[in-house]
Amino acid sequence: MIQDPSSKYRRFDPVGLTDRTWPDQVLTAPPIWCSVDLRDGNQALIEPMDRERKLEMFELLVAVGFKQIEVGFPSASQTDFDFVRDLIEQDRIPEDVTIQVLTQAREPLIRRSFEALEGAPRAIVHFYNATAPVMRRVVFKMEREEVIELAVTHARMIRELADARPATDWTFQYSPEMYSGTELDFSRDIIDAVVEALGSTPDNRCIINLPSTVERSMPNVFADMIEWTGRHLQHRDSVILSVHPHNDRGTGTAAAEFAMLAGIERVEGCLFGNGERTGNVDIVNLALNLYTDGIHPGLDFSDIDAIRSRVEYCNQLPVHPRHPYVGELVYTSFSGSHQDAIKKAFAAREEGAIWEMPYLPIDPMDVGRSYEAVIRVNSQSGKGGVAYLLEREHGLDLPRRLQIEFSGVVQSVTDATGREITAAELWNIFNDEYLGETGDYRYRAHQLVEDSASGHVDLKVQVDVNGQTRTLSAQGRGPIEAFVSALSEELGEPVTVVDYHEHAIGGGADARAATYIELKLGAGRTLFGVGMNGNIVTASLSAIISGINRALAAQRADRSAA
Ligand SMILES: CC(=O)SCCNC(=O)CCNC(=O)[C@H](O)C(C)(C)COP(=O)(O)OP(=O)(O)OC[C@H]1O[C@@H](n2cnc3c(N)ncnc32)[C@H](O)[C@@H]1OP(=O)(O)O
Ligand SMILES: CC(C)C(=O)C(=O)O
Repeated sequence: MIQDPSSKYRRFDPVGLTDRTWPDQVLTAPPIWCSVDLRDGNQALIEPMDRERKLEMFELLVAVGFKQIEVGFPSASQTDFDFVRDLIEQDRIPEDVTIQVLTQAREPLIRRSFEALEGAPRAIVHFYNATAPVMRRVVFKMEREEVIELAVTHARMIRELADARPATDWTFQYSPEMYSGTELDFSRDIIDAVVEALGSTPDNRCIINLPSTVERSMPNVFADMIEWTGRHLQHRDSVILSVHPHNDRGTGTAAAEFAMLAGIERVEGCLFGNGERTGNVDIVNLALNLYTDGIHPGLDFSDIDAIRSRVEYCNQLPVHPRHPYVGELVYTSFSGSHQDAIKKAFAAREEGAIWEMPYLPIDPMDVGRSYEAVIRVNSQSGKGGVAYLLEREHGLDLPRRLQIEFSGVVQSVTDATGREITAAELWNIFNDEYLGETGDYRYRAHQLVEDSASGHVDLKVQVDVNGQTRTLSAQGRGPIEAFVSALSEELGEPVTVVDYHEHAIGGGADARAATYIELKLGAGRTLFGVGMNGNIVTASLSAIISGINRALAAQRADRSAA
């Protein structure tokens, strides 16, 4: 990089529009969408689509709901020519869909394009020529007037060729190429001349497409350019104004949205932003931005993953895991505070209410994604995420202090391994820590006799103690009190129950109880034990044993550390 970039790169001049209105506009409806996947997208592929892939893409675009589809550059390649012929001859174009083809403003290419379109019920003939100063100077070596003459001559030719084929319903589209880098007054002059040459009227409008062939300015400057152009065209009412943003500065989406505010009625782009260099504007992104603003885009992305895999197949290019709305990771939170907020918001959410989900701008279900990947656990995660996964996968509703305790256990694993823990691995860790069979005591069976007169119970619990079966007996006001009293005697120090939580998992005959008991052995620290069983008393006794085993292990660890 050089020290003074201004010696090499010219800053893009602002338009100087002081009475701009676009910043105060609000979008209330989608634009006309035109997919250029089969043309601009295709011309940017390492391996352009073959016939079979083109057809797959066309059918996908139709299924998504595009009503205008640029199907190719038939004068440029036999593949594109044959593909357009197939669509027409095999009657593959639905009645509400119009195909569009691109051609340079060159006679042989225009004639060949009409040949390709012979017999089409409807078609948009899209022609372009370079207008930007560098292109006029370097490519055409022409003055402004000569470039206008080139455009007008070919516009007339197109109109004549169309008039000679009245069976097709024709629409004309003109692009001053590199509108984004062309002087505004020159774009206006050439557009005015072309609109007149095409004979467009308010009842028979042409499309004027303003391409950011290379994105050159900040999106606010682009919006000023669009508003300026819209205001200064001589025949604005005879024109459908369209944009064709590329993403060279990474602001293609913003540019398109600002252009909509500035008055354009149509957007050309590609699915997931395929296209030349950094891509065409991503229509999925634009459409779902509208959707999350409460406006139906008129395109259907209900199964976005299926669309992605078909696009990846056709383009032979992967979609990035962080790509808006579709990437593999875009509905996933790893970080603790995000997970905590999501977990709480899911718990607070009422069916049918407005979507107010922290860190999830769209309900994944709306685009066919599940809640499964919403929370994933690694060393950046906190108790909320861990608890969320145990709740979602196993129906466990851990009390807050147990969440904190278990999150510490998980954190020590993630810190040690440095990698993500899957939901299955998380369950194994939970199982080993609280439900495992490795501690000093193991529950075997119990017998409970209730004395309704005294309100006391007589409890016998059969346990394995380090491999030997023993029976512990005690009385109490309930099974927990009785068992804790028996264990206190057995262990020679008091066992104190600090807290108790219990809930059902599942329903009906298969319902099970999950019991969480926070207890203290002697003067040791308080620890949780967990029990799960179809019998609520067994679940409680198992939870006490789980807690005692953990307390004994902690005592041993504390002694060996001392
Ligand atoms: C910004 C865009 O995406 S525009 C679309 C671009 N897409 C493509 O180019 C993909 C398909 N293109 C092709 O297959 C070929 O480029 C074709 C068939 C269109 C033309 O092929 P060729 O005639 O061999 O020319 P080539 O590809 O070298 O293009 C350069 C020529 O086109 C001329 N040209 C470029 N744009 C235009 C235009 N809009 N109108 C008239 N002439 C033009 C140039 O002046 C140059 O002419 P020259 O050879 O007399 O100097
Ligand atoms: C032909 C035009 C619309 C184009 O693809 C571009 O300028 O990017």
